[in-house]
Amino acid sequence: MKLRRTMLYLPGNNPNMLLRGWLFGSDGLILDLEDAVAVHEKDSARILVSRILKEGEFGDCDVTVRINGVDTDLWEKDLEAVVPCGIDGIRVPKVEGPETVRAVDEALNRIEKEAGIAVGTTKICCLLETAQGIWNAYDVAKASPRVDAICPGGEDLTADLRTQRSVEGTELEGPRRRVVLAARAAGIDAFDTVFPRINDDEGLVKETTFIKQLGFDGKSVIHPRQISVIHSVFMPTEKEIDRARRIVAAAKEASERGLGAVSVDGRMVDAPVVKRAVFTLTRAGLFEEVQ
Ligand SMILES: CC(C)(COP(=O)(O)OP(=O)(O)OC[C@H]1O[C@@H](n2cnc3c(N)ncnc32)[C@H](O)[C@@H]1OP(=O)(O)O)[C@@H](O)C(=O)NCCC(=O)NCCSC(=O)C[C@@](O)(CC(=O)O)C(=O)O
Ligand SMILES: [Mg+2]
Repeated sequence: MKLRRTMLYLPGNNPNMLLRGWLFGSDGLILDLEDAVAVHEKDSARILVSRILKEGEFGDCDVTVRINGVDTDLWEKDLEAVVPCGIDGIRVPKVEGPETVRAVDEALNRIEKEAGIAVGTTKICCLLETAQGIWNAYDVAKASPRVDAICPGGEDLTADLRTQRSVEGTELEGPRRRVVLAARAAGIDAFDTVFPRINDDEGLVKETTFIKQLGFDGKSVIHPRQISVIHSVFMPTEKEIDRARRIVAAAKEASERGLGAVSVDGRMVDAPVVKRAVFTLTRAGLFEEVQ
């Protein structure tokens, strides 16, 4: 029952951001060892991130680490340094197919065993950043029970598709739809890619409204100022909450009285309507009302 609307990237070579990242109110943090870190800083960033995982503060945030890709000689060293620190999950970049997930899964099994952590604890979030990765989205999502989310990586993906990121996001529409569909079919979460224009709040609201409508659970962010903007888009309105409460109450009463169909505001309330109402209350953080 934990919301994952925003995941803030913290460059793994920046002690200030790594130490203070949890203070900005995002639902999750991604300590990044991949593209935010220059090649000559990979080893020092790994040491820094592992140290901060052991000694830093993260509040209630979901804590994940983006490791380097499996096509490098860095990813296993990354896992060995961060998994024993007890993180919620890892984010694997540029996943192209299920075999990548299986390789990471095997390494995690070994590292968790050696560290005395229950096997399967560390979840995997897969970044799909190539045409091939997007094509294989469902197989990736089902490749291991550890996979709890998939996300398109818009920056790398547009390069692979030989296009540019546009303000309208036309080039990402198909991949985004495929990722949500694959995630829902596999029963896991779908997160959207970062919005790169950090001072364009209007554009961020527009993009977040669109991806929320597609069915995404949340979005990765690169700057603290993007967090509250996204949360406000994901927060249901008072009117939506009020209606959801009345639907859930009507459904409960109907079930207690042994009735099948009921109506609220002149509209039939059936199972999918109740399901959507429960989801609205969940998104509003009213978890106790949906127990
Ligand atoms: C953009 C900029 C340099 C601007 O910095 P500036 O310092 O100019 O900003 P200011 O406005 O001056 O900051 C005001 C105060 O906030 C603090 N502050 C800023 N950002 C903070 C932050 N992130 N965490 C904590 N604190 C932060 C800052 O330290 C300062 O604190 P203080 O000095 O104390 O006042 C900075 O934000 C930044 O580095 N962002 C992260 C970049 C990054 O990780 N990229 C890789 C991940 S994406 C990717 O790889 C795409 C993908 O792979 C996958 C996908 O889509 O998922 C794909 O292919 O699509
Ligand atoms: Mg990328």
